[in-house]
Amino acid sequence: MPTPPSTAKEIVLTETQSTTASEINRVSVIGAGTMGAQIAMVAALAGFSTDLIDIKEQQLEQARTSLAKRLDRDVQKGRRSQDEVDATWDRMNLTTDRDAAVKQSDFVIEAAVEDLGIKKSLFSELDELCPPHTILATNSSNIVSSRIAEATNRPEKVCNMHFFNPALVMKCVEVVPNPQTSSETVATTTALAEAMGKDPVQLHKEVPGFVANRLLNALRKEALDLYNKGIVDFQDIDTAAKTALGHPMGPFELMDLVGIDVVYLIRLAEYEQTGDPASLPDPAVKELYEAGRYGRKSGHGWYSYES
Ligand SMILES: NC(=O)c1ccc[n+]([C@@H]2O[C@H](COP(=O)([O-])OP(=O)(O)OC[C@H]3O[C@@H](n4cnc5c(N)ncnc54)[C@H](O)[C@@H]3O)[C@@H](O)[C@H]2O)c1
Repeated sequence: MPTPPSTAKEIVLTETQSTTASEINRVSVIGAGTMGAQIAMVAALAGFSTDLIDIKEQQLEQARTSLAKRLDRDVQKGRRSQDEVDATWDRMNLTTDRDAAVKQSDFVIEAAVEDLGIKKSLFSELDELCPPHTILATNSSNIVSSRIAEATNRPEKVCNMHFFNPALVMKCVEVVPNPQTSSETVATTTALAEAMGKDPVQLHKEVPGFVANRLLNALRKEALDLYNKGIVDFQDIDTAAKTALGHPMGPFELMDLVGIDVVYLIRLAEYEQTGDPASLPDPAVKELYEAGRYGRKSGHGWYSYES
């Protein structure tokens, strides 16, 4: 097998102070929504002192309730001991006092709302507040970290650390350096993901959509093309994906699960970044979106979920 070319030189070595995973004691997660709550729990379960930070107290309470439900179920099913769960909660600090928390943090994972302006001002404030060695990672699916790193004075310590939903279950974490990210930051972020029990995928350079979502988009694009050309019903495409390719669900079932609104808005955001008409949402998806058929959450998408 040919030896793949080395890409290490593409990672700029500008870091002066570095942190290894073994030196990480405290992880702070910003945003206690769908992703942040579970990412924080993954960190706490792995033994890290963990802050889960949100601007809304109510969001933290919701996160506490849903995480407690999951962990209690794990105990009932014998997957974890009550002692382990108690010790995990002891390591968790749910707070709206971001500034106090991140002052002690070795690694920050930002999982706040998907808005470039909010992320840039957050990173600029984190840069002021955090110790110099702290790595600032974003969980963003669509915003590459080079667009955020410029708001800080530590671009070499900024990268994407992309978890998948549900973060407590999905093993993949994509580690994506921007052109200024140091090799130490990549190594530490990858090691942290491993310490969290994940299987990290390390990209050598930034690309919109990273790896898994690009693969998914390629499959979805082909599936929609076959459907739009009237070659096959969408239900049969789902059947083929499951019975021939061994996928747990077909591309249309998955769109309904993720949310037609999410699928539509992600494409629109990509179009805004690329300006390429090929990035625009598929017309069939647009039609569902405009009809308010958002998938499982609205009871109707490609499929109907009304009983
Ligand atoms: N939902 C997914 O399937 C998924 C998967 C992978 C990555 N992501 C990425 O994760 C990030 C979060 O997505 P989500 O679905 O969890 O969003 P969400 O809307 O469920 O949660 C966002 C949370 O951030 C909080 N927030 C907003 N501004 C804040 C601030 N300045 N400081 C602290 N908290 C703030 C909100 O109150 C909310 O609780 C996004 O960047 C998204 O691209 C999402």
